[in-house]
Amino acid sequence: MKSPIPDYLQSVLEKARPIEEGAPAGYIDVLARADTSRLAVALAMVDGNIYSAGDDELEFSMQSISKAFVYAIAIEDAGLKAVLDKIGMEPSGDAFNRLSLQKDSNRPFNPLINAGAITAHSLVVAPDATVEQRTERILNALSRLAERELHIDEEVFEAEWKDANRNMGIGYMLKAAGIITCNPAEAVRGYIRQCSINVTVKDLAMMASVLCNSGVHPISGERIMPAESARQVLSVMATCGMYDGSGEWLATVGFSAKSGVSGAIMGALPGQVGIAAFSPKLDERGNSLRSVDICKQLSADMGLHLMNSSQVALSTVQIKVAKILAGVNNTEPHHPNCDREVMVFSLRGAVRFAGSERLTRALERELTGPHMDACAVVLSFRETYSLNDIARRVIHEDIKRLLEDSRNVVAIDPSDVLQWHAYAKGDREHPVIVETESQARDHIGGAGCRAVTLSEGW
Ligand SMILES: NC(=O)CC[C@H](N)C(=O)O
Repeated sequence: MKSPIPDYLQSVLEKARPIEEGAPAGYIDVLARADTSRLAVALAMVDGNIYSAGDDELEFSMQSISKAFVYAIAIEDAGLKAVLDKIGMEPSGDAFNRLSLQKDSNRPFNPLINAGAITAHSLVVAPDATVEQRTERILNALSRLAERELHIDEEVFEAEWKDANRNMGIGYMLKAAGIITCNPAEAVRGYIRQCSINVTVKDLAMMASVLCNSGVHPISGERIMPAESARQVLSVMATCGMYDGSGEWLATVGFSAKSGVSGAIMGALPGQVGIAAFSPKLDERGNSLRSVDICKQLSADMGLHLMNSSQVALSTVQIKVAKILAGVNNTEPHHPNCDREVMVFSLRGAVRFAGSERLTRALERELTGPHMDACAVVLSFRETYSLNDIARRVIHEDIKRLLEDSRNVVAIDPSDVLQWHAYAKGDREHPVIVETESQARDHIGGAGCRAVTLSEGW
Protein backbone atom coordinates (compact mmCIF):
# COMPACT_ATOMS: atom_id res chain seq x y z
CA MET A 1 0.00 0.00 0.00
CA LYS A 2 1.22 3.50 -0.75
CA SER A 3 0.87 5.80 2.26
CA PRO A 4 -1.72 8.55 1.73
CA ILE A 5 0.27 11.01 3.87
CA PRO A 6 2.71 12.31 1.19
CA ASP A 7 -0.23 12.78 -1.21
CA TYR A 8 -2.06 14.67 1.48
CA LEU A 9 0.98 16.94 2.07
CA GLN A 10 1.16 17.62 -1.67
CA SER A 11 -2.50 18.67 -1.67
CA VAL A 12 -1.82 21.00 1.27
CA LEU A 13 0.93 22.69 -0.79
CA GLU A 14 -1.35 23.03 -3.81
CA LYS A 15 -3.94 24.81 -1.66
CA ALA A 16 -1.33 27.23 -0.31
CA ARG A 17 0.33 27.90 -3.68
CA PRO A 18 -2.22 30.41 -5.01
CA ILE A 19 -1.53 32.78 -2.08
CA GLU A 20 0.41 35.58 -3.75
CA GLU A 21 0.25 38.36 -1.16
CA GLY A 22 3.20 39.50 0.94
CA ALA A 23 6.83 40.07 0.08
CA PRO A 24 10.15 38.48 1.04
CA ALA A 25 12.14 40.16 3.83
CA GLY A 26 13.39 43.42 2.34
CA TYR A 27 16.06 44.36 4.85
CA ILE A 28 18.44 41.47 4.11
CA ASP A 29 19.20 41.77 0.39
CA VAL A 30 19.90 38.06 -0.24
CA LEU A 31 16.48 37.22 1.25
CA ALA A 32 14.87 40.04 -0.75
CA ARG A 33 16.02 38.28 -3.95
CA ALA A 34 14.67 34.85 -2.88
CA ASP A 35 12.70 32.79 -5.41
CA THR A 36 9.21 33.40 -4.05
CA SER A 37 7.70 30.42 -5.88
CA ARG A 38 9.48 28.01 -3.54
CA LEU A 39 7.22 26.03 -1.26
CA ALA A 40 7.80 23.04 1.04
CA VAL A 41 6.40 21.15 3.99
CA ALA A 42 7.66 18.36 6.26
CA LEU A 43 6.38 16.35 9.20
CA ALA A 44 8.62 14.37 11.57
CA MET A 45 6.92 11.89 13.84
CA VAL A 46 8.32 11.36 17.34
CA ASP A 47 9.53 7.89 16.29
CA GLY A 48 11.74 9.43 13.61
CA ASN A 49 9.62 8.90 10.50
CA ILE A 50 9.67 11.89 8.13
CA TYR A 51 7.21 12.91 5.42
CA SER A 52 7.80 15.84 3.10
CA ALA A 53 6.58 17.46 -0.10
CA GLY A 54 7.56 20.29 -2.43
CA ASP A 55 11.03 21.86 -2.31
CA ASP A 56 12.08 19.67 0.57
CA GLU A 57 15.79 19.68 -0.33
CA LEU A 58 16.01 23.45 -0.63
CA GLU A 59 18.24 25.12 1.95
CA PHE A 60 17.34 28.44 3.53
CA SER A 61 18.66 30.32 6.57
CA MET A 62 17.00 29.56 9.89
CA GLN A 63 16.81 33.19 10.97
CA SER A 64 14.67 33.54 14.08
CA ILE A 65 13.95 29.82 14.32
CA SER A 66 17.50 29.47 15.64
CA LYS A 67 16.40 31.48 18.71
CA ALA A 68 14.37 28.59 20.09
CA PHE A 69 17.34 26.22 20.11
CA VAL A 70 19.90 28.78 21.25
CA TYR A 71 17.63 29.44 24.23
CA ALA A 72 17.91 25.71 25.11
CA ILE A 73 21.70 25.87 24.68
CA ALA A 74 21.90 28.97 26.93
CA ILE A 75 19.91 27.09 29.59
CA GLU A 76 22.34 24.20 29.33
CA ASP A 77 25.44 26.40 29.46
CA ALA A 78 24.39 29.02 32.01
CA GLY A 79 21.61 27.24 33.93
CA LEU A 80 17.89 28.04 33.87
CA LYS A 81 18.06 30.42 36.80
CA ALA A 82 20.79 32.60 35.27
CA VAL A 83 18.87 32.65 31.98
CA LEU A 84 15.61 33.67 33.68
CA ASP A 85 17.44 36.42 35.59
CA LYS A 86 18.30 37.96 32.22
CA ILE A 87 15.37 37.07 29.94
CA GLY A 88 11.62 37.14 30.68
CA MET A 89 8.91 34.78 29.44
CA GLU A 90 6.15 37.18 28.47
CA PRO A 91 4.87 37.96 24.97
CA SER A 92 5.95 41.48 24.11
CA GLY A 93 3.07 42.41 21.82
CA ASP A 94 5.69 44.30 19.78
CA ALA A 95 7.53 43.70 16.54
CA PHE A 96 10.42 41.24 16.84
CA ASN A 97 13.10 43.87 16.33
CA ARG A 98 11.74 46.47 18.72
CA LEU A 99 14.17 48.09 21.17
CA SER A 100 12.17 47.07 24.22
CA LEU A 101 12.76 45.95 27.80
CA GLN A 102 10.31 45.02 30.56
CA LYS A 103 9.61 48.05 32.75
CA ASP A 104 10.10 46.52 36.19
CA SER A 105 13.02 44.16 35.61
CA ASN A 106 14.79 45.75 32.63
CA ARG A 107 14.93 42.30 30.99
CA PRO A 108 13.99 41.58 27.37
CA PHE A 109 10.39 40.26 27.33
CA ASN A 110 11.24 36.81 26.01
CA PRO A 111 14.01 34.85 24.23
CA LEU A 112 12.25 34.85 20.85
CA ILE A 113 12.36 38.57 20.09
CA ASN A 114 15.72 39.93 19.00
CA ALA A 115 16.57 41.57 22.36
CA GLY A 116 16.04 38.27 24.20
CA ALA A 117 17.74 36.23 21.51
CA ILE A 118 20.88 38.39 21.51
CA THR A 119 20.96 38.02 25.30
CA ALA A 120 20.52 34.23 25.06
CA HIS A 121 23.32 34.12 22.49
CA SER A 122 25.61 36.00 24.91
CA LEU A 123 25.01 33.29 27.55
CA VAL A 124 26.19 30.46 25.28
CA VAL A 125 29.51 28.82 26.35
CA ALA A 126 30.45 31.58 28.88
CA PRO A 127 30.12 35.36 29.17
CA ASP A 128 33.69 35.89 27.94
CA ALA A 129 33.56 33.43 25.01
CA THR A 130 34.46 34.55 21.49
CA VAL A 131 32.06 34.70 18.55
CA GLU A 132 33.88 31.74 17.04
CA GLN A 133 33.51 29.61 20.17
CA ARG A 134 29.81 30.37 20.44
CA THR A 135 29.19 29.80 16.75
CA GLU A 136 30.95 26.47 16.87
CA ARG A 137 28.99 25.41 19.95
CA ILE A 138 25.68 26.38 18.30
CA LEU A 139 26.54 24.76 14.95
CA ASN A 140 27.49 21.52 16.69
CA ALA A 141 24.36 21.44 18.82
CA LEU A 142 22.08 22.23 15.87
CA SER A 143 23.84 19.65 13.69
CA ARG A 144 23.15 16.98 16.33
CA LEU A 145 19.48 17.94 16.25
CA ALA A 146 19.37 17.78 12.43
CA GLU A 147 21.54 14.62 12.32
CA ARG A 148 23.75 16.16 9.64
CA GLU A 149 26.47 18.78 9.52
CA LEU A 150 24.91 22.22 9.14
CA HIS A 151 26.71 25.27 7.71
CA ILE A 152 26.46 29.01 7.83
CA ASP A 153 25.33 30.73 4.64
CA GLU A 154 28.11 33.33 4.49
CA GLU A 155 26.33 35.37 1.83
CA VAL A 156 23.24 35.73 4.04
CA PHE A 157 25.44 36.55 7.02
CA GLU A 158 27.34 39.28 5.14
CA ALA A 159 24.11 40.75 3.80
CA GLU A 160 22.65 41.16 7.28
CA TRP A 161 25.89 42.12 9.02
CA LYS A 162 26.70 44.99 6.63
CA ASP A 163 23.50 46.75 7.66
CA ALA A 164 22.79 45.63 11.21
CA ASN A 165 22.03 49.02 12.75
CA ARG A 166 18.82 47.99 14.44
CA ASN A 167 20.27 44.86 16.03
CA MET A 168 23.36 46.91 17.02
CA GLY A 169 21.00 49.39 18.67
CA ILE A 170 19.45 46.51 20.60
CA GLY A 171 22.90 45.22 21.58
CA TYR A 172 23.98 48.58 23.01
CA MET A 173 20.64 48.98 24.79
CA LEU A 174 21.22 45.57 26.45
CA LYS A 175 24.73 46.53 27.44
CA ALA A 176 23.60 49.86 28.90
CA ALA A 177 20.88 48.06 30.88
CA GLY A 178 23.45 45.64 32.31
CA ILE A 179 21.78 42.64 30.70
CA ILE A 180 24.74 41.59 28.57
CA THR A 181 28.27 41.94 29.84
CA CYS A 182 30.23 41.18 26.66
CA ASN A 183 31.01 43.49 23.74
CA PRO A 184 27.57 44.25 22.20
CA ALA A 185 28.85 44.26 18.62
CA GLU A 186 30.32 40.80 19.13
CA ALA A 187 27.07 39.51 20.62
CA VAL A 188 25.18 40.86 17.60
CA ARG A 189 27.71 39.43 15.13
CA GLY A 190 27.39 36.00 16.76
CA TYR A 191 23.62 36.28 16.80
CA ILE A 192 23.52 37.10 13.09
CA ARG A 193 25.82 34.15 12.37
CA GLN A 194 23.43 31.88 14.23
CA CYS A 195 20.52 33.25 12.15
CA SER A 196 22.45 32.44 8.96
CA ILE A 197 22.64 28.66 9.53
CA ASN A 198 21.11 26.84 6.57
CA VAL A 199 18.51 24.09 6.93
CA THR A 200 15.79 22.35 4.91
CA VAL A 201 12.19 21.75 5.98
CA LYS A 202 13.13 18.14 6.73
CA ASP A 203 15.90 19.34 9.08
CA LEU A 204 13.54 21.71 10.85
CA ALA A 205 10.79 19.13 11.29
CA MET A 206 13.29 16.69 12.72
CA MET A 207 14.76 19.32 15.05
CA ALA A 208 11.24 20.14 16.24
CA SER A 209 10.51 16.45 16.82
CA VAL A 210 13.29 16.39 19.44
CA LEU A 211 11.42 19.09 21.35
CA CYS A 212 8.22 17.04 20.94
CA ASN A 213 10.00 13.94 22.21
CA SER A 214 10.98 15.66 25.47
CA GLY A 215 14.57 16.23 24.37
CA VAL A 216 15.46 12.73 23.17
CA HIS A 217 16.42 12.43 19.51
CA PRO A 218 13.89 10.10 17.83
CA ILE A 219 16.50 8.64 15.50
CA SER A 220 19.69 8.36 17.55
CA GLY A 221 17.86 7.81 20.84
CA GLU A 222 20.34 10.25 22.36
CA ARG A 223 19.19 12.71 25.00
CA ILE A 224 19.95 16.10 23.42
CA MET A 225 18.52 18.27 26.16
CA PRO A 226 16.80 17.71 29.52
CA ALA A 227 13.02 17.24 29.33
CA GLU A 228 12.61 20.46 31.35
CA SER A 229 14.49 22.47 28.68
CA ALA A 230 12.35 21.02 25.88
CA ARG A 231 9.24 21.96 27.83
CA GLN A 232 10.56 25.45 28.52
CA VAL A 233 11.33 26.04 24.83
CA LEU A 234 7.92 24.71 23.71
CA SER A 235 6.20 26.93 26.27
CA VAL A 236 7.83 30.15 25.13
CA MET A 237 7.24 29.12 21.52
CA ALA A 238 3.53 28.70 22.32
CA THR A 239 3.20 32.15 23.87
CA CYS A 240 5.82 34.20 21.99
CA GLY A 241 6.90 32.28 18.88
CA MET A 242 4.82 34.15 16.33
CA TYR A 243 5.68 37.60 17.71
CA ASP A 244 2.73 39.94 18.04
CA GLY A 245 0.55 37.36 16.29
CA SER A 246 1.17 34.73 18.99
CA GLY A 247 -2.19 34.89 20.78
CA GLU A 248 -4.22 34.51 17.61
CA TRP A 249 -1.87 31.78 16.43
CA LEU A 250 -2.33 29.70 19.57
CA ALA A 251 -6.10 30.09 19.43
CA THR A 252 -6.45 29.26 15.74
CA VAL A 253 -3.56 26.94 14.83
CA GLY A 254 -2.92 25.70 18.34
CA PHE A 255 0.60 24.26 18.35
CA SER A 256 3.90 25.77 19.48
CA ALA A 257 5.66 27.47 16.60
CA LYS A 258 8.55 29.71 15.64
CA SER A 259 8.82 31.71 12.46
CA GLY A 260 11.82 33.18 10.66
CA VAL A 261 12.09 35.99 8.12
CA SER A 262 13.46 33.65 5.46
CA GLY A 263 9.87 32.34 5.24
CA ALA A 264 10.01 29.22 7.39
CA ILE A 265 7.81 28.20 10.29
CA MET A 266 8.76 25.39 12.62
CA GLY A 267 5.88 23.87 14.59
CA ALA A 268 5.77 21.37 17.41
CA LEU A 269 2.97 19.33 18.93
CA PRO A 270 4.38 17.73 22.08
CA GLY A 271 4.34 13.94 22.05
CA GLN A 272 3.22 13.77 18.43
CA VAL A 273 4.88 15.55 15.59
CA GLY A 274 7.43 18.16 14.50
CA ILE A 275 6.30 20.36 11.60
CA ALA A 276 8.05 22.67 9.14
CA ALA A 277 6.79 24.81 6.28
CA PHE A 278 8.61 27.18 3.95
CA SER A 279 7.82 29.87 1.42
CA PRO A 280 9.50 33.29 1.28
CA LYS A 281 6.70 35.88 1.11
CA LEU A 282 5.94 37.43 4.52
CA ASP A 283 3.09 39.37 6.10
CA GLU A 284 3.74 42.65 7.92
CA ARG A 285 4.72 40.80 11.13
CA GLY A 286 7.42 38.79 9.38
CA ASN A 287 5.53 35.47 9.20
CA SER A 288 5.37 33.62 5.87
CA LEU A 289 1.82 33.78 4.53
CA ARG A 290 1.91 30.42 2.77
CA SER A 291 3.64 28.75 5.72
CA VAL A 292 0.94 30.11 8.04
CA ASP A 293 -1.70 28.74 5.68
CA ILE A 294 0.01 25.34 5.57
CA CYS A 295 0.09 25.18 9.37
CA LYS A 296 -3.58 26.17 9.55
CA GLN A 297 -4.50 23.42 7.11
CA LEU A 298 -2.46 20.80 8.97
CA SER A 299 -3.95 21.77 12.29
CA ALA A 300 -7.55 21.74 11.03
CA ASP A 301 -7.25 18.55 8.96
CA MET A 302 -5.30 16.51 11.46
CA GLY A 303 -6.69 17.87 14.73
CA LEU A 304 -3.33 19.21 15.91
CA HIS A 305 -4.65 21.86 18.29
CA LEU A 306 -2.96 21.61 21.70
CA MET A 307 -6.14 22.58 23.47
CA ASN A 308 -8.26 19.82 21.88
CA SER A 309 -9.42 17.77 24.83
CA SER A 310 -8.52 14.17 24.36
CA GLN A 311 -11.13 11.53 24.96
CA VAL A 312 -8.57 9.14 26.41
CA ALA A 313 -9.47 9.77 30.04
CA LEU A 314 -13.06 8.74 29.43
CA SER A 315 -12.24 5.24 28.28
CA THR A 316 -9.39 4.37 30.62
CA VAL A 317 -11.23 2.40 33.28
CA GLN A 318 -13.28 -0.68 32.60
CA ILE A 319 -15.10 -2.32 35.48
CA LYS A 320 -16.16 -5.95 35.49
CA VAL A 321 -17.89 -7.97 38.13
CA ALA A 322 -16.91 -11.60 38.11
CA LYS A 323 -18.08 -14.55 40.15
CA ILE A 324 -15.62 -17.12 41.26
CA LEU A 325 -17.46 -20.42 41.17
CA ALA A 326 -16.40 -21.93 44.43
CA GLY A 327 -15.30 -25.49 44.52
CA VAL A 328 -15.39 -25.85 40.79
CA ASN A 329 -12.32 -27.66 39.76
CA ASN A 330 -11.93 -30.99 38.11
CA THR A 331 -13.25 -33.06 40.98
CA GLU A 332 -15.48 -31.13 43.31
CA PRO A 333 -19.13 -30.25 42.73
CA HIS A 334 -20.23 -26.66 42.50
CA HIS A 335 -21.55 -25.05 45.72
CA PRO A 336 -23.49 -22.00 44.55
CA ASN A 337 -23.81 -20.60 48.06
CA CYS A 338 -20.09 -20.31 48.31
CA ASP A 339 -19.67 -18.37 45.04
CA ARG A 340 -17.75 -15.23 45.63
CA GLU A 341 -17.88 -11.94 43.87
CA VAL A 342 -14.71 -10.36 42.56
CA MET A 343 -14.40 -6.83 41.28
CA VAL A 344 -12.08 -6.38 38.32
CA PHE A 345 -10.88 -2.89 37.38
CA SER A 346 -8.92 -2.69 34.12
CA LEU A 347 -6.93 0.39 33.27
CA ARG A 348 -6.15 1.14 29.65
CA GLY A 349 -3.75 3.30 27.69
CA ALA A 350 -1.22 5.90 28.80
CA VAL A 351 -2.61 6.84 32.16
CA ARG A 352 -2.06 10.23 33.70
CA PHE A 353 -3.71 12.01 36.61
CA ALA A 354 -7.19 12.05 35.04
CA GLY A 355 -7.14 8.29 34.40
CA SER A 356 -5.95 7.50 37.92
CA GLU A 357 -8.66 9.73 39.33
CA ARG A 358 -11.29 7.79 37.39
CA LEU A 359 -9.96 4.54 38.77
CA THR A 360 -9.95 5.96 42.30
CA ARG A 361 -13.52 7.17 41.93
CA ALA A 362 -14.66 3.82 40.52
CA LEU A 363 -13.00 1.92 43.39
CA GLU A 364 -14.63 4.13 45.98
CA ARG A 365 -18.05 3.98 44.34
CA GLU A 366 -18.16 0.24 43.72
CA LEU A 367 -16.60 -0.92 46.97
CA THR A 368 -18.57 1.26 49.33
CA GLY A 369 -21.77 0.70 47.38
CA PRO A 370 -23.16 -2.22 45.44
CA HIS A 371 -20.15 -4.50 45.65
CA MET A 372 -19.11 -3.81 49.20
CA ASP A 373 -18.86 -7.52 49.98
CA ALA A 374 -16.62 -8.46 47.07
CA CYS A 375 -14.09 -10.98 48.29
CA ALA A 376 -11.27 -9.61 46.17
CA VAL A 377 -10.31 -6.59 44.14
CA VAL A 378 -8.39 -7.25 40.96
CA LEU A 379 -6.56 -4.34 39.33
CA SER A 380 -5.59 -5.26 35.81
CA PHE A 381 -2.75 -3.32 34.18
CA ARG A 382 -2.54 -5.68 31.24
CA GLU A 383 -3.70 -3.02 28.82
CA THR A 384 -1.99 -0.14 30.59
CA TYR A 385 0.66 1.30 28.33
CA SER A 386 2.20 3.53 30.98
CA LEU A 387 1.54 5.34 34.25
CA ASN A 388 3.08 8.74 34.76
CA ASP A 389 4.47 9.68 38.18
CA ILE A 390 1.33 11.21 39.57
CA ALA A 391 -0.90 8.39 38.30
CA ARG A 392 1.43 5.85 39.90
CA ARG A 393 1.38 7.72 43.21
CA VAL A 394 -2.42 7.89 43.23
CA ILE A 395 -2.79 4.18 42.42
CA HIS A 396 -0.20 3.13 45.01
CA GLU A 397 -2.17 5.12 47.57
CA ASP A 398 -5.41 3.45 46.43
CA ILE A 399 -3.83 0.03 46.92
CA LYS A 400 -2.50 0.94 50.37
CA ARG A 401 -5.94 2.06 51.46
CA LEU A 402 -7.58 -1.10 50.08
CA LEU A 403 -5.08 -3.19 52.04
CA GLU A 404 -5.74 -1.14 55.18
CA ASP A 405 -9.43 -1.94 54.70
CA SER A 406 -8.37 -5.63 54.74
CA ARG A 407 -9.22 -6.15 51.11
CA ASN A 408 -7.67 -9.00 49.17
CA VAL A 409 -5.90 -7.06 46.37
CA VAL A 410 -4.48 -8.74 43.29
CA ALA A 411 -2.66 -6.75 40.60
CA ILE A 412 -2.23 -8.23 37.13
CA ASP A 413 0.85 -6.34 36.00
CA PRO A 414 2.88 -8.28 33.43
CA SER A 415 5.02 -5.34 32.32
CA ASP A 416 5.48 -3.83 35.78
CA VAL A 417 3.92 -0.46 35.00
CA LEU A 418 2.99 -0.21 38.67
CA GLN A 419 6.61 -0.69 39.80
CA TRP A 420 5.19 -1.69 43.16
CA HIS A 421 8.34 -3.15 44.64
CA ALA A 422 10.57 -0.29 43.50
CA TYR A 423 8.33 2.28 45.17
CA ALA A 424 6.77 0.50 48.16
CA LYS A 425 9.89 -1.04 49.66
CA GLY A 426 9.25 -0.01 53.27
CA ASP A 427 5.60 -1.00 53.32
CA ARG A 428 4.37 -3.81 55.55
CA GLU A 429 1.53 -4.91 53.33
CA HIS A 430 1.66 -5.69 49.65
CA PRO A 431 -0.85 -6.71 47.03
CA VAL A 432 -0.41 -10.04 45.28
CA ILE A 433 1.17 -9.29 41.94
CA VAL A 434 0.67 -11.75 39.10
CA GLU A 435 1.14 -11.76 35.36
CA THR A 436 -2.01 -13.37 34.01
CA GLU A 437 -5.71 -13.51 34.65
CA SER A 438 -5.68 -17.24 35.35
CA GLN A 439 -2.99 -16.74 38.01
CA ALA A 440 -5.24 -14.10 39.58
CA ARG A 441 -8.19 -16.53 39.54
CA ASP A 442 -6.09 -19.31 41.02
CA HIS A 443 -5.01 -17.01 43.80
CA ILE A 444 -8.53 -15.93 44.65
CA GLY A 445 -10.51 -19.11 44.18
CA GLY A 446 -7.88 -21.78 44.66
CA ALA A 447 -6.04 -23.58 41.89
CA GLY A 448 -8.18 -24.70 38.98
CA CYS A 449 -11.24 -22.65 39.94
CA ARG A 450 -13.43 -21.11 37.31
CA ALA A 451 -14.79 -17.61 37.06
CA VAL A 452 -17.89 -16.45 35.32
CA THR A 453 -18.35 -12.82 34.60
CA LEU A 454 -21.53 -11.05 35.36
CA SER A 455 -20.55 -8.17 33.14
CA GLU A 456 -18.07 -8.81 30.33
CA GLY A 457 -15.78 -11.84 30.05
CA TRP A 458 -12.92 -12.34 32.44
N1 LIG B 1 12.35 37.31 12.56
C1 LIG B 1 13.52 36.94 12.17
O1 LIG B 1 13.68 35.90 11.57
C2 LIG B 1 14.60 37.92 12.40
C3 LIG B 1 15.99 37.37 12.24
C4 LIG B 1 16.93 38.35 11.65
N2 LIG B 1 18.24 37.78 11.59
C5 LIG B 1 16.92 39.65 12.45
O2 LIG B 1 17.54 39.73 13.47
O3 LIG B 1 16.34 40.62 12.06
